[in-house]
Amino acid sequence: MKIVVLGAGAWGTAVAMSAAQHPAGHQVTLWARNPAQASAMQTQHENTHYLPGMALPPALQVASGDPVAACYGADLAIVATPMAALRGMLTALQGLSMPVAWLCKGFESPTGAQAADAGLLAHEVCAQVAPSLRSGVLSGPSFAQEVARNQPTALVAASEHSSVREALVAAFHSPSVRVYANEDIVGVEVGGAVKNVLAIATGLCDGLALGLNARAALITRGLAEMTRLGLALGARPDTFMGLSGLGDLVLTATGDLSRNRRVGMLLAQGHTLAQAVESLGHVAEGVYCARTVAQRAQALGVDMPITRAVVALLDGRLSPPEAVATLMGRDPATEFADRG
Ligand SMILES: NC(=O)c1ccc[n+]([C@@H]2O[C@H](COP(=O)([O-])OP(=O)(O)OC[C@H]3O[C@@H](n4cnc5c(N)ncnc54)[C@H](O)[C@@H]3O)[C@@H](O)[C@H]2O)c1
Ligand SMILES: O=P(O)(O)OC[C@H](O)CO
Repeated sequence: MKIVVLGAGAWGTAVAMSAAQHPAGHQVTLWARNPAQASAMQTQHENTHYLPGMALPPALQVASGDPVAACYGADLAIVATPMAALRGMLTALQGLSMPVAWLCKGFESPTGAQAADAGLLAHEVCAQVAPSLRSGVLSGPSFAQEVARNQPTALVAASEHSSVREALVAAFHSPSVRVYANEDIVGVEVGGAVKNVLAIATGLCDGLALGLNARAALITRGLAEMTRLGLALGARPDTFMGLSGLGDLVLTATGDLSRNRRVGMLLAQGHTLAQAVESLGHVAEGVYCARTVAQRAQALGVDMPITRAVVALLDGRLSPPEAVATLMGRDPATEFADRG
C-alpha cells in the first residue's frame, strides 16, 4: 500500500515509522508542514523535536509542501495533526477519493466568530467540511514512544465505511500492532477525547499525593461519566469497555508518558496552566477540549462532575485542593443512578 501521514508530531511520526516497517512493504510518506523540519528529518533520519532518539526507518519518505499533492496516488491518507488543525486539513483533502483517517483525540474547540457554537467531534467536523470523504479514526491506548520502539500495542479502527476499517487494518496490523475494527465511531471518538480530560484529573490527584484509592475512584467514576456522554451522543455502551474507552483511560490516566496527565501533575505542583502547557512542547488535547466536553454534556443533560472540576481548575476558578474538595463534597449518590 501507499500511505501518506500528514503531520510529523510525535504520533504521526511513530505511526509512519510503524507502517514503514510493515512486513507487506508499504511505501510510506511522512509529511511535515514545516519544510525545515522535513529537511532536517531527511538528513538526520530522526524527528529530533517531536520524537528524539528514535531512528527513522530507511524506507520512510519525508515530504513537505502541498498536503493534497503529497496524497496523489496514495491508497490511504492519515491526518496526524492536533484537533485544532483538523478542519483546515479536511477542507483541503475534501476532493480525495482514497480512505482518509485521523488520529486526533478531542473535540474541536470553537474560536473567533464560531466561539458560541458547540465544539464538534472529528467525524462531525468531517461531515461539515468534507462529507463525501470515506473517513474514519484510528484510536486506542498508544504512546508514540512505545509504538516507535515496536512495543506491542492494540489500536481500534472506527468508521461507518467497511473499506476504511479494512484499509486501516491492512496498513497498520503487524507483528507489533493489533488493529481491531469497530463501527462505532461516536463511541471511539468520545472515549479518545474524554480520557484526556480525565487524565488531567488523575495527574492532579497523583501530584497532590492523594493516593491510589483516589486514583482508582477517579478512573472508575470517570469511565461512568465518559459512558454517559457517549450514550447521549448515540454511542454503543460496549465501546467504553474497549480499547478506546477503558483501555485508553487506564493508559493515559496512569502512564507517566501522558502529556495530559503531566499537565495535572504540574498544576498540582503550583505551576500555572500557561507554564504547564509551555513546558510540554507537545499538544495536550484535554486542555483544549475540557470546556467543550462540559458544554456538550450540559446541553444534553449529562452529569460530568469530574470534567466540570477540571474545567474550573483550568479556568483558574478552583485551586487544586479546592477542585478535590468540590468532588469529595458532593452529596451521597447511588452508584448506578441510571439503572431502570
Ligand atoms: N503522542 C501520542 O502518543 C498520541 C497517541 C495517540 C493519539 N495522539 C493524538 O494525535 C494528535 C497529534 O498528537 P501528537 O502527539 O503528534 O502532537 P505533537 O504536539 O507531538 O505534534 C503536533 C504536530 O502537529 C503539527 N501541526 C500543528 N498544527 C498543524 C497544522 N495546522 N497543519 C499541519 N500540521 C500541524 C505540528 O507541527 C506537530 O508536528 C493529538 O490529537 C493527540 O491527542 C497522540
Ligand atoms: O500523551 P497524551 O496524554 O496526549 O496521550 C497520548 C495517547 O492518546 C495515549 O493513548
